[in-house]
Amino acid sequence: MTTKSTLHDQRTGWPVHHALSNALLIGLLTFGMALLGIITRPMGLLAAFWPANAVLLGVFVRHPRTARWPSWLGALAGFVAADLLTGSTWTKSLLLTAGNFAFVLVGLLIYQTQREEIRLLRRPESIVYLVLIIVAGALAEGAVGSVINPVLFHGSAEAGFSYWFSAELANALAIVPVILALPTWRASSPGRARLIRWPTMAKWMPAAVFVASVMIAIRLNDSGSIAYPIPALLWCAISYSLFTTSLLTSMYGIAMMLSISTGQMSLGAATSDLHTLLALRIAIALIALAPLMVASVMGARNALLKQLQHLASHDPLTDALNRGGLMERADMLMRQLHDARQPVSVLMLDIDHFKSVNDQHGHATGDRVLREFARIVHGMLRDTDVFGRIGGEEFVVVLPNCGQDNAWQIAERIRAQFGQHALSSEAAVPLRATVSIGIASAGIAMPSLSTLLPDADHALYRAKHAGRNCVAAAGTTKNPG
Ligand SMILES: Nc1nc2c(ncn2[C@@H]2O[C@H](COP(=O)(O)OP(=O)(O)OP(=O)(O)O)[C@@H](O)[C@H]2O)c(=O)[nH]1
Repeated sequence: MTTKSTLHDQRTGWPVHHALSNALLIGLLTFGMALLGIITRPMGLLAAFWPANAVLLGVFVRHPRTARWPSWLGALAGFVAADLLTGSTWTKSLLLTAGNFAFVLVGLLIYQTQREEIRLLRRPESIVYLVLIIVAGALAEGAVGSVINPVLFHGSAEAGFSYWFSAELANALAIVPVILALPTWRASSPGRARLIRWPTMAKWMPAAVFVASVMIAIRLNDSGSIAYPIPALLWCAISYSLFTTSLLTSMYGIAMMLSISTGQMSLGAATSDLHTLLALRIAIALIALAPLMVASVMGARNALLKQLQHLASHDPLTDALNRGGLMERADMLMRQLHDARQPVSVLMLDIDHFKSVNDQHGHATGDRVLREFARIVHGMLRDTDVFGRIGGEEFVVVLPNCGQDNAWQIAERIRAQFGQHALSSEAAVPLRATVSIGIASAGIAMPSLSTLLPDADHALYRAKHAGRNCVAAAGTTKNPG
């Protein structure tokens, strides 16, 4: 027998080849982003649009296990290669890379002290942390800029600081939130369905108005132009997810920065003047913050609403639908089945002698039996079936597109499975319980559950009288065995 040994990184536990392929990917990503920044910069100026640092920080925060020394070496190689390829000297390239690393390193060190829900922008206060962290990183980069500017460009330390600080602030606030808010791609997650489901026309409206207002701002090019897209951005923030809002905000920031740095927008001010340019960059960065704040508050509010809706419609003990939730969901389903002239069956399930379970084993064990019962039944149903608890030990299942024969088979399976299940209890002997089930079926569903429920209840009554642990339907009752 042969065994295949793989070298592992001691800190991450990942195979070494994994760390190397990550380093290569980070290197290529940094190279591409740095090249993009260099290509789009106006002649003689440091790049106004510089996505590399923000993308690197975003990826490291999102995937902390990639932020190891091989990846840092990959990033170093990416930065230097992009500079050398576009005519920089080694000295210049290494000094500029030091500034880039200062931002990523400081940002990452602070982010590593935060909880995941803060890092991934899942709480409204995340945006405050985001701003503070980006400001700290940009200050570090500005400090390096204040040293580099006199050495490389014969400018003042103050100008170096302001230029690097403001550029990083605007770039990072436009790009980092997009990466942090990116939804996780899971094959079966509802998020995936949302990603590929195209919005209706009405849902496109805020985005369309946003694009139009950015175009008008660039076209009119007057002193207030950068503020024109604010209302549309806020409309987007209350209409879309945080990710989509951060994407649109990023588009706004990049469009404004590129229009100003390429001279397409002068805003009625002398943007060649360093102070005006810096003030505009900071204004753009601050404008981008407002929609991010609103979108994150909306996200938290929607999550809370969802939680409240769940609490209002579900039984806290078994997590099955409660009476109100069941009636609402079942009536909606029955109306659809009625309109489509399709069959339906309703099961009413009641655990036998449940009072004696409580009396002999205690209320806590009774609760456990109810939870186990709900888990077993839930596991045997289809996604389209509706399951709820309507009283103490009484449950209801609505089976769409299901005639009496099928309903009988399902009820029998539930009865047999629950009867065989050894329930956990304090006693030495495993506790067993049984269930009686009544069935009511309709060839064409009636538009409301309450019309079938009395029949199912009546069938259940007959099942109880036939000795319990059995299934009864309209006109038929069978005892097991
Ligand atoms: N542990 C627990 N017991 C509950 C809960 N809700 C109701 N019960 C108990 O469920 C028992 C229901 O008893 P009965 O209605 O007499 O019915 P049964 O003993 O199951 O008898 P049959 O239905 O005729 O087989 C009562 O003792 C209630 O106190 C609950 O949430 N937890």
